[in-house]
Amino acid sequence: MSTTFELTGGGAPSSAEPAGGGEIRCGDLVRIFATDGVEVQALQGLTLSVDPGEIVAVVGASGSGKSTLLTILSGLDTPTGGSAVVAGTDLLTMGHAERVRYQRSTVGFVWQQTSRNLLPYLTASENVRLPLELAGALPRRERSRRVEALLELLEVGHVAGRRPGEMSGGEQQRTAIAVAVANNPRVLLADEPTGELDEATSVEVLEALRGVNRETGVTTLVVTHDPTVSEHVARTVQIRDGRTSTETLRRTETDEHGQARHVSEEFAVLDRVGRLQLPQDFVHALDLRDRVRLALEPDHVGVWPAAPAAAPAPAIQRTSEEDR
Ligand SMILES: Nc1ncnc2c1ncn2[C@@H]1O[C@H](COP(=O)(O)OP(=O)(O)OP(=O)(O)O)[C@@H](O)[C@H]1O
Repeated sequence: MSTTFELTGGGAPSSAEPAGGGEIRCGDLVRIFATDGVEVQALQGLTLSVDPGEIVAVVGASGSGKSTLLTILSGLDTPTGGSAVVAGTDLLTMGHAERVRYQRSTVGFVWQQTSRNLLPYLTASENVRLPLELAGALPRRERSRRVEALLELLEVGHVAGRRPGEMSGGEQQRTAIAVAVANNPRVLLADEPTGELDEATSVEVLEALRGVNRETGVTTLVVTHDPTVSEHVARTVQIRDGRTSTETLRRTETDEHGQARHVSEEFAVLDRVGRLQLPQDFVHALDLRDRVRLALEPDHVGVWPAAPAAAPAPAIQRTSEEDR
């Protein structure tokens, strides 16, 4: 994998409004929890844009804010500040009726705990049928056809008549994906969908999510600890301390012998006010701490440790006088 870091994002507009026409757009998203007088900043100005039809994985260490982000995007929690717009719905200003509509038809979810996704006393096909019946969207016969088609798409047609307790963990999660997309949501959110599965089954479930994304075009965001997820999606966003820090983009190239090869490249994310997080290994390699020197070069920005001995003469160095 390449270790070149490049910047994504652009400019520094003054407002927190997210740019572009993304299906998921978060700008400077903040979520502060206050418990017993102590404040925890779970999201500290997170910026994220996901295009319609894209599948993106969100990874990050425990406590970095992944679940907080997903809970906000699913409409179960409201951010403290910033902006979040999903499929045209403003999550900060939506009222109660709009929230119910949003959760019923705009977004579908798959949670880590299989017990949260499926009703234990219903069979796989009854579980998939339930959201269709609640929405009253299709005539009866078409509902049955849709249930069958979804179970086939997720390759769980063979468990149509079984209850969750009679299925494997992977079959349960694939059925849960069928339930989540039954009503054709615009966005599919999955929080650690492979968290309770072994490695081989995790691969199947991630591939199932990718298949559904490809077949239905549903914009998909998967939060995961799974370090192999970058092999299954074209874009992986890393969250650190409540902010997007790096992105890994994966593409397939054909070499001079006509052989396809996968190339992954990691980018640092520049937020709307010009902040970026240096990768931890870069910080450690140069022992960067407290303050660093910056220099604007014709085509890049240089970063040096502040100690004079280590710093070359930068082409342009801002001083506090220039800031005034
Ligand atoms: N309801 C809450 N009240 C107080 N603090 C919270 C609450 N929910 C989350 N936090 C805190 O916010 C931070 C981010 O938590 P979050 O669950 O989003 O992280 P995560 O990346 O999903 O972690 P994990 O991978 O372990 O699930 C943590 O410090 C957590 O303790």
